[in-house]
Amino acid sequence: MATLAPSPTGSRLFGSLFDLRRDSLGVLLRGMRECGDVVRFVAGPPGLRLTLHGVFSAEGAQQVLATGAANFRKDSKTYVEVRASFGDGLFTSQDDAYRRQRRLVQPLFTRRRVDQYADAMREEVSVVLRRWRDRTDRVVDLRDESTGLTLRVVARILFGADVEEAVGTMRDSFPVISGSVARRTVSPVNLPRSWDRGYVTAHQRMRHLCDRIIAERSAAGRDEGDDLLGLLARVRDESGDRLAASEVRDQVLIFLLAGHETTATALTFALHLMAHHRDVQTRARAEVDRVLGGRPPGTADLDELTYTTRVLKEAMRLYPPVPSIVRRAVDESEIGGYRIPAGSDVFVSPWVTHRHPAYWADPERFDPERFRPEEEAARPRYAYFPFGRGPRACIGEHFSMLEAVQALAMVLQEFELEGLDTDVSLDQGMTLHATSPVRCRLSPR
Ligand code: HEM
Repeated sequence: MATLAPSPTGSRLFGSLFDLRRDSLGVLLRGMRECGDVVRFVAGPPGLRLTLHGVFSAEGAQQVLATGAANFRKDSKTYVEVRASFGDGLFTSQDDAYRRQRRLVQPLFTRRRVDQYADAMREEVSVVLRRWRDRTDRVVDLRDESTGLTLRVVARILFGADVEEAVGTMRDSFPVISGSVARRTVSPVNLPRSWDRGYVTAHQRMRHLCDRIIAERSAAGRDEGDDLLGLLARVRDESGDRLAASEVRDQVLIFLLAGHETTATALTFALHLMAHHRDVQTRARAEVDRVLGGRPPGTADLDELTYTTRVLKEAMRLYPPVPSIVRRAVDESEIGGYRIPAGSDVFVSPWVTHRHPAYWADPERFDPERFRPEEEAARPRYAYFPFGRGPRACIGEHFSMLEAVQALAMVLQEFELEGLDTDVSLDQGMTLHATSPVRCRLSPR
């Protein structure tokens, strides 16, 4: 019988509880350095202990996300919390309900379909750049700017015209809900959600917003709209099956959740890293100028903007927007020679695996060349998985790559960036995000 995985040193009584609260990202990396590829993190006093198994090798990630996916389900404490806040849409549902939703929603995320959103994405980037041009101080916080942009893009693509209120509500509500989900996930005991007034208000505002937009749409007979909400309301499969109104609402919530802070983090750090690595910035700009010759980017240019895409991929290696992906083991299993008891929460971690010395030389160094095709081919597939992998991989990958590469190209066309903040604090809420400003100075070209 295999043994249980080792645990990092922590408080004798509370395990890694306080470390996880204070510096969860640091704790994970220290866990791998101290204990290896499978680590048993325990948090909380005896009797109330929370146990989380971290799996950090590429083979382990593959087992949890793909080959053993039937045993590692979205029943973990994290997913219970996400489900309670964001409903049972594509991100959270399982089994028949999931298969049905994926079948219905997938056609709305084909490359051809998503490419139709490129114009709207570019228009929103143009609005941001116009505002940047008008600034007298020329200093912007990339974190705020990227979050505003990606929220406007996803809201516009979902709701068409009804964007302003959606953006305001989500900007206020999302951090409160996300923070609550993240705290409750690593807490051995939780008070009822209804006791948290801030959470309840934010949650009600977010759900009311979606319900109201959907209801107003159907009342006005505007279900025909070409935005994502209109498509979701109309979509049918061959047998005539369609999403119920509550399922449409849950997808909307999930797209708002999954589709904005993730892309915002990717964009923030790609710009931040280029702002601090002027050689990379110069090379990416030269590519943009060569490929686009001063015109706006389009979907056909994506495959030509190879270096710009590598910059984005490398930014997501160092700052993966989803730093950990959690599952619950149904049956006892073995990973990397260690026993994983039935019922354990198990997570794989782009944050850790993307820095694993077995796959990445000098892992903390920013180097887009790691994503040259020959380098990518030489690495195990599961050494890099910012969008997850396996049967539950991200449906929005092309959406966010299209949005982010276009945005990067348009920024580079107009501005030189100089990074002002070297020490950026990070937090792993529901997604990885900066908790301190990420400022840069802009010089028009
Ligand atoms: C840089 C941007 C993004 C990153 C890094 C990202 C990352 C991820 C990851 C890691 C997963 C897998 C979660 C798991 O296995 O538990 C996932 C799933 C998902 N993502 Fe994304 N995502 C991004 C953008 C988007 C966008 C723009 C949308 C939609 C507009 C989206 C919608 C979804 C959905 C619906 C799922 C669940 C898919 C399924 O289970 O079938 N994501 N994403």
